[in-house]
Amino acid sequence: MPYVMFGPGTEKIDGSVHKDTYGFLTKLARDDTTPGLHIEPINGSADPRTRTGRVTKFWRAVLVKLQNRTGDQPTYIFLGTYPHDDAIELARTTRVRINPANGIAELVAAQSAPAEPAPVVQAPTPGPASAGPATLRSRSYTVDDFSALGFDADFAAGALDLTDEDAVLDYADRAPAAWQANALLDIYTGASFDTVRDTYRLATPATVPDSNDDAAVLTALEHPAAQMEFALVENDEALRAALANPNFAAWRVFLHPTQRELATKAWPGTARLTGGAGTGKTVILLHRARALQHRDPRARIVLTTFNRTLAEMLKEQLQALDPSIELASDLGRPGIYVAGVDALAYRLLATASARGADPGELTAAVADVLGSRTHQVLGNTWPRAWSAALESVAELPNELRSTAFVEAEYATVVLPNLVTDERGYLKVRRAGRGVALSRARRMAVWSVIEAYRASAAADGSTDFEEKAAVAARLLERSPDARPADHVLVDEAQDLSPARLRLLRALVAEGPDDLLLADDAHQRIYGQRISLSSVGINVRGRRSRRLTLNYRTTEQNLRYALGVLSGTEFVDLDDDPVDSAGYRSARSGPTPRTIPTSSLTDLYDTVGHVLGEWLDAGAAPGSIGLLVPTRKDGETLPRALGERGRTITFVDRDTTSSGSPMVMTMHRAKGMEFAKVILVGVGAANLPRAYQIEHLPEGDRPDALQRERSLLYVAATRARDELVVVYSGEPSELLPG
Ligand SMILES: Nc1ncnc2c1ncn2[C@@H]1O[C@H](COP(=O)(O)OP(=O)(O)OP(=O)(O)O)[C@@H](O)[C@H]1O
Repeated sequence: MPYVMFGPGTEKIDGSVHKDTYGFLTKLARDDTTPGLHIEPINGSADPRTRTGRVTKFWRAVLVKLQNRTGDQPTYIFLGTYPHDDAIELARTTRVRINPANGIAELVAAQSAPAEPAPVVQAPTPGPASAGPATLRSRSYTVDDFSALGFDADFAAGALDLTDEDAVLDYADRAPAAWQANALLDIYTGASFDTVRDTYRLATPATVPDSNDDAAVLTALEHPAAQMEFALVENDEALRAALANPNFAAWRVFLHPTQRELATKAWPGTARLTGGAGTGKTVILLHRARALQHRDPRARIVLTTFNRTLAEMLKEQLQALDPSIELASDLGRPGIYVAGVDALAYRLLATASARGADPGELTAAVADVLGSRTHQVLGNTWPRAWSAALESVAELPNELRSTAFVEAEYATVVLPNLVTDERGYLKVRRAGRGVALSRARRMAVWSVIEAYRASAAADGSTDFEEKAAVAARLLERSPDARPADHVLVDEAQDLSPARLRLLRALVAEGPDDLLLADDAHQRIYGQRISLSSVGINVRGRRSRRLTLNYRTTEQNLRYALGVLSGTEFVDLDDDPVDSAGYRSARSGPTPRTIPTSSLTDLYDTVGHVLGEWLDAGAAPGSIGLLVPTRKDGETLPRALGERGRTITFVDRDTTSSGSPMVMTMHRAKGMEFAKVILVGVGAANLPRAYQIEHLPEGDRPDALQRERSLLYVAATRARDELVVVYSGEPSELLPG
């Protein structure tokens, strides 16, 4: 059977012809001699290997036919579906060649039969030095420098005098090959030629490549830089998935060489991916899960994240990425097991508690973590338990009388250090906690914890922190029972010490054991912690930082980074986090900030922006309205309903219904929308005063930083357009 490869043009196929294109390609992949396909060469074409094929009466597919060295089955590179005449013109003028400077397969446009490379257009000589914007020419780059890397000389010449990043972004759209667009942007934003050479594997081939040799072209198509725009479609399911969603097709098949490397690389031990919002961390984890399964179909792979909603999204994306992926039937079975961290803990405890299981190990693990009590741990501690415990201890000073404070103390000090009695708590190191505690205060805090534990023990219940801690202990005590060979973790910045310890314990230390993806700027839950304190050691060069944002436009990205400016962030390795170097490969409108005079005015404005977008043809389900609190989210559908706009409030138990979605900024974590309105970002609403004011003084700066991160998370959900609406004074967190 012939092979089908997607090339540039695939992602631009007109929606009306998706179905027919799918039908055409399916038939082609089975048998290219099927009657009705009309695979035909073009008279006088620049490359004798181009073909057109009949999709419908009006539409034609453009293809390049390459003969494999072994066997007689050809590979067809599919370059998109076009109206008849456009297709003929494209097939007539397109040529596939191997770039002599770097061995990458690429498409070149030619006006006539096999043309020589385009002549080098010498750019004008620079004028007198001025203090103007830094162009590539003013930084002493020449066309020859770029040509030596394999850049098209005309393209490079046109880039030398561009004066800002926006202009480079727009210009990069015209690049003759995807790697050239990306590499140009890298160089403009400061990457050295050596870095670019490394990133895109630009090495001069040992011998002059022969572009007429089909087998050589097929090899050159496997170059990681060529794979940014050419990808072999492995089966019918993959074909269907790729064509079903043009956005999806873009990343499904075309990984950046750095992403490809990180998805397939063998790591000698625990590794970390860090990077700002939208830098493709999740995409790498998904591809890595798949690559690990390809490497060993019997491997037990756990793909996990902060909560159930995000885990469901991961599962859907994984199945869309490759419908042939084997999901594991249970934790500890071969295949990919996708679940939130708390679900993993519950699963382990439920198995250990099941009738017939030896309760000895569980009893011991519970005792290690919670002191001696019943090993009944599956029930959930009631939500008001901390408040009740606080009320029961009269000697606690008022400033410590906060559920958030004792919960944090419990999660970051007591549970990870396996403190089970007052003596232990009086001695334990409270590294990283904002509030210092005297001995008397420690004793009072311990009384609260004791009261909390006593009531839960009587109920046979635990909270989620405790479940994670007990499950981790269970595995630490029985290393042979570890249920995974590889663990991949998304949103790691939001995981508490107990949860990270559990993830560490799921898999034995060794090659490819644990890969964590995190972004310190997006920590919106929990406290700052360090990985080494929970036994996770990421050594040497096993931490990689991603800086290219695939989601948001450059304009939205700059706006979101403005939210972070002026504050210092520290990551899971206790290192300062830098937001410099983040960039986007897309350009779009500048975010709009709209002040309003009252709540009524605010609702009118939101309704108006929504109407503007919908009237311009935006898909309703691609619009997100993000609000600071659940109450705001519940109110908004009614307020907009009165203005003739239907929107749906989405929370844990409800999903979207095709209309614009309103949700809390917390709920929007990990999601993305084409257009986003941040609704109600006034001084009275964000930072949320109630999240900060009741905390002891020492814990407030961290809480304020989480509010800042929340706004950053929300602003980075927008792919194309971002609008911020508030009434009264603007939030202090908004960029100035
Ligand atoms: N190589 C690529 N080409 C095109 N799009 C890509 C590529 N890699 C990722 N994307 C897209 O960029 C968007 C962001 O990717 P992803 O969700 O993996 O980022 P992230 O770093 O996990 O983001 P966040 O931290 O905000 O959750 C997604 O829409 C994804 O499909």
